[in-house]
Amino acid sequence: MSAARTLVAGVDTSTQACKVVIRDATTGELVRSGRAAHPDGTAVPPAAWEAAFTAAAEEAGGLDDVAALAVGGQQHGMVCLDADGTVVRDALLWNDVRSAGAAADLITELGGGDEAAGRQAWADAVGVVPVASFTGTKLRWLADAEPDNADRTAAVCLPHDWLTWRLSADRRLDTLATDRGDASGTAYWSARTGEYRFDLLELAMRGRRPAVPRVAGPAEQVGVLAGTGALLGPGTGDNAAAALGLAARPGDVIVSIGTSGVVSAVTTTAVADVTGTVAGFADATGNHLPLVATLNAARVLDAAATMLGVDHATLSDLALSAPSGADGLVLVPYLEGERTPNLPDATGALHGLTLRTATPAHLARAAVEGLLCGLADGIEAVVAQGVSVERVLLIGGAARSAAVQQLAPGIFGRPVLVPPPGEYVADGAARQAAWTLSGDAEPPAWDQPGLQAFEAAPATGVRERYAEVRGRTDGQ
Ligand SMILES: Nc1ncnc2c1ncn2[C@@H]1O[C@H](COP(=O)(O)OP(=O)(O)O)[C@@H](O)[C@H]1O
Ligand SMILES: O=C(CO)[C@@H](O)[C@H](O)COP(=O)(O)O
Repeated sequence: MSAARTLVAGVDTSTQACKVVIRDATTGELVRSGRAAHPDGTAVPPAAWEAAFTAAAEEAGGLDDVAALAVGGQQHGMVCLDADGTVVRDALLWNDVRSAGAAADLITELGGGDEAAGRQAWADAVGVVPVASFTGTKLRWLADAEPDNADRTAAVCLPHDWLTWRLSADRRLDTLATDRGDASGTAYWSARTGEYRFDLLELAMRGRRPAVPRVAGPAEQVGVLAGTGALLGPGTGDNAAAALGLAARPGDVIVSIGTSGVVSAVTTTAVADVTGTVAGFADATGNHLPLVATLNAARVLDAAATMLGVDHATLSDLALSAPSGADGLVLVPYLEGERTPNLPDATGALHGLTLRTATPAHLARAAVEGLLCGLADGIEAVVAQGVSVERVLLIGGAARSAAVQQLAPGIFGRPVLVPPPGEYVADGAARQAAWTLSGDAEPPAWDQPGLQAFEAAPATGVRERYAEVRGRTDGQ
């Protein structure tokens, strides 16, 4: 009879769903998994995340035999708690743009009335320049639009911090914990210094100073799971978790096409981009994770499929049947406003419609190319920060699209490696849980999935035409 193996659980509380994986702590082998949907919308009651977690964990066969658990999650969301730990209002998610004006105000205020000086001051202070996504700008919106709720806010935390805390046996407010990866997306914690900037938190909250989670070390235990006593790892933001799940190393650029489109890279030094294009985030291992994020990614293909009345497989076939550049039809995919470039009020645009291009195939091609052109800009922005690119890894729900896989190398101008479809955020959280359990200096050396390589000739002129149309419409 073989000895029972030790299991760990990893959770991805992402924008659209909660995913739970249960893996062998030693080998990383996938043992069980589950998933449950989150509600739509950019303001969500956190209780819905807990309910989805419970359903996903149940689908994964429960957690009774799990020795450690960690949570990766959508970044930046503002979760406000009162002194009793009750949620004050629906959480505002990373893709909620109502705080765009607050972001602009915070930049100017820190610059003493000068926008350029403000950008520099924010980049120097916390490695990011405020946009609507970041938690700090949402807090300023709260202070101005809902001052009573701001007054009631005794503590503020992020989606993964909150879910970890709710799962913990000890739910006193002072046990709230986060990690470097997610703290770096608040705009009031610096990845360079490893410290909170309470002055910036107070600036955002107009003088109020709610409690914030303790920033735990990469594999530090932050509590135990209520009911079972399993160890709780610190968790992290979803992008840092994906990097951990893929065992990304310096030289790797990860392109994730989920609800958000993300280009990120593991580096050993902090990045501070005064243009705000690249956010100077931290990773989940003690390194850094410079990152470009767009608001419009997988849902661009969802929307194109809806417009054409087809499923994703047909959308992909249609896109691959059209010529490169779609005969000049360009889709600027700012369907939810946009964060990079910072155009929170933008809408999408379709340019170049003619009798020749008014076909389902051309529209499908334009949707895939528009999505990929925005990500190609992100890769260039990361490279401009001095990041060297040895491998480009493509993950996220829309990385399952054959058209995305085949067209990305031509538009990125680089070969692309695609791991098998999987839940790399949840996997990274599971790997962190195993690391917390082992207490070792390094995360466990789990086998990495095989990578499928895609190459293509450069898609001549496609990015140039996209840039021309984007510049002409600005998506407005
Ligand atoms: N084969 C496919 N082609 C294109 N898009 C897909 C495909 N499969 C899933 N998606 C899309 O991927 C998205 C979910 O991706 P995921 O990475 O899980 O997102 P998130 O982590 O933001 O919740 C959904 O919008 C879904 O429609
Ligand atoms: O805002 C960012 C990164 O800065 C997003 O990447 C969110 O973290 C949401 O991720 P997904 O749910 O799309 O994976």
